[in-house]
Amino acid sequence: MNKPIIRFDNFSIENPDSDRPLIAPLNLTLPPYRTLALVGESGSGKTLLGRSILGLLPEQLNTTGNIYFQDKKIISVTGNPTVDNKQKKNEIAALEIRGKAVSFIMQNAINAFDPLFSLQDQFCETLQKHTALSYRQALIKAQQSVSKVKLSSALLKRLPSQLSGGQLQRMMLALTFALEPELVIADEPTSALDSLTQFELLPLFKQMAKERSMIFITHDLALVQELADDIAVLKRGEIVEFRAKSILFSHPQHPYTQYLLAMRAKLNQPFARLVRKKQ
Ligand SMILES: Nc1ncnc2c1ncn2[C@@H]1O[C@H](COP(=O)(O)OP(=O)(O)OP(=O)(O)O)[C@@H](O)[C@H]1O
Repeated sequence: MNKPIIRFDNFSIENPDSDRPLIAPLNLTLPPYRTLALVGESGSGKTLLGRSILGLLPEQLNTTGNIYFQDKKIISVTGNPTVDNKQKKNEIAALEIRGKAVSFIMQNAINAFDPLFSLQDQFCETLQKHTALSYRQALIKAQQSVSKVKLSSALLKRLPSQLSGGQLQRMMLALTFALEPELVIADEPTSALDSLTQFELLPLFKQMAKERSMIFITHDLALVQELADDIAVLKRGEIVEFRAKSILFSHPQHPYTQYLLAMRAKLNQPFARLVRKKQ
């Protein structure tokens, strides 16, 4: 049987300055090759949860419990200073999986690239860091993946600031396709883009979701409808409902899920109409 891609084992996140945990102790197992949509109101903890898998949490926050990637422990923090070395080892484990095994697509792709170097240099450097490819082989792979996202490979010669937000997000997708990670964590990757660009990127996200495991953080239930296999609903740091999409949409159990569905359905009507019209 396939190993779970991610397993949270009694994992929680706390801010020492606050008496309420930012993520309450969480036990959740994610099977591979599925897309999990993480939804919930602003501040419910979606980004923290996504970043915790990558070892990218702000330093001032404390965690307890464990996170496993394919049964390999990547986070284990007990808050006990005597386990500092163990903690360091696990941070290294998180670093090792970041990039190659797990890729992160953030909201503003401009923040993912170094403004001083051409996209070509950044693609090749990243690919060479995570694979055994030569510069030339990395360049060919970069060009192939850029054409896969329907951009001209001539754009690779440019600096990030010389591309539009939509083009840069395509570049981010191209880099992710080229790295062939096992898990993609996408944190509101389309919310900074206009509806038409969002719509144009949808097939690429669908293709990515089909090929690998994905955690998709979003407020947009129309996107969830298109992409997700499963949905976890977060409220104030707690998962109040976790179900297959078809069941959650047709029979939401928790009052908060019912509220979210009712409200978001209204807000997402324009995008949903655009998707229907094109199909
Ligand atoms: N560095 C930090 N220090 C203290 N609290 C933080 C820090 N980063 C995030 N938080 C708090 O953690 C909670 C969850 O934040 P998070 O960014 O995960 O929310 P979110 O669900 O992704 O929200 P949004 O949808 O608005 O992006 C919020 O209450 C936020 O204020």
